[in-house]
Amino acid sequence: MKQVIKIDHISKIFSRGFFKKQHKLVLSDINLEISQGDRLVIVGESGMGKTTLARIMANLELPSEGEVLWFEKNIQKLREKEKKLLRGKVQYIHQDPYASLHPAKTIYKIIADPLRNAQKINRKEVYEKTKQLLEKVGLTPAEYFFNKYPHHLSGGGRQRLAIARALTTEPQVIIADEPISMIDMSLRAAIIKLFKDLNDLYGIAVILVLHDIGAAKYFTYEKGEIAVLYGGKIVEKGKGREVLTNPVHPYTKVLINSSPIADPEIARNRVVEQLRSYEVPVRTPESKGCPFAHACNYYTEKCLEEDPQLIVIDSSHEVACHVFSK
Ligand SMILES: Nc1ncnc2c1ncn2[C@@H]1O[C@H](COP(=O)(O)OP(=O)(O)OP(=O)(O)O)[C@@H](O)[C@H]1O
Repeated sequence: MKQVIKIDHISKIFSRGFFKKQHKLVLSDINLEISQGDRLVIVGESGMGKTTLARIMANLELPSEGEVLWFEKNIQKLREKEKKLLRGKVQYIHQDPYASLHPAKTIYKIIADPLRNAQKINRKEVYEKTKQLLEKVGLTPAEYFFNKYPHHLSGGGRQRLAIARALTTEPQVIIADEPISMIDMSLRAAIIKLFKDLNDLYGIAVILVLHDIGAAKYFTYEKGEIAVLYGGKIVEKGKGREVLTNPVHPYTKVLINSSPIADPEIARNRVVEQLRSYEVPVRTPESKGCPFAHACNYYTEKCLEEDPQLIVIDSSHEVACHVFSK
């Protein structure tokens, strides 16, 4: 399948403080490849660098090192005209759909305006396409919503609208940052299902940033990959089903075992490993060793000294751990 996004040895350093002399390493040597029709979940807890990575993929943030390729072209080296042509092909959906939707525009205008900008179509076609897009995302019957405003919708409805707006440019890739974190529990599965449908029915590559393991599982169990982020590094990567049923990295295991379980009987009998620390590591470009070493119960001297690289342990499974990736 055709490659749509490639992240090649990306690192990101944020500088702050007096004369910007304090450097924080937020992402470290990340490599990812997404092809047409792929599904990918970037999972990890708060502060691990998920949003920064998603924004770099969407060209909303520049990496400090490394290259971002869209459709096999280095986006930093593209001319403005070429960039403009590709921009609509990669769509980014924000965590908070309400903040990204114009509150004073009707739902019709929110979809029709970008449609008019993206495609050279007449008024009747704009009307028809607006209707189709709203129906595609489950806002049906579309005409019922035309004259309403974003505040008339539930959180789930607003996220559907944000997705419909992203579809106006006929994207080949959608990157959504925590698309369900601001939505009621009962509506979350339906939004993930919508992303699955966009992937299955229209071949759109979908990259979701999630901290909810249950949602990550639902999205990638039959198809798709998971990249587990800890301290700005990918510590485990592979097919969703494989990583979630046979996790190898101690952080992935803790992440999976700490996720809520609906069945109280299973939840009561579950043993959740306690970490040595729950602090999010602050890394600098000078930091040594594995970012997880300060929290890990299995760390060795080597873990404090050397940063482990991702090692292929199975055909579709990679782990960065000195102790367990053998
Ligand atoms: N513009 C910025 N300037 C300085 N530090 C930043 C900036 N953006 C993010 N950071 C820091 O980078 C680290 C990773 O942030 P990021 O938002 O990417 O993580 P995350 O995994 O998405 O977490 P969350 O789910 O809480 O958003 C955090 O420590 C954050 O404070």
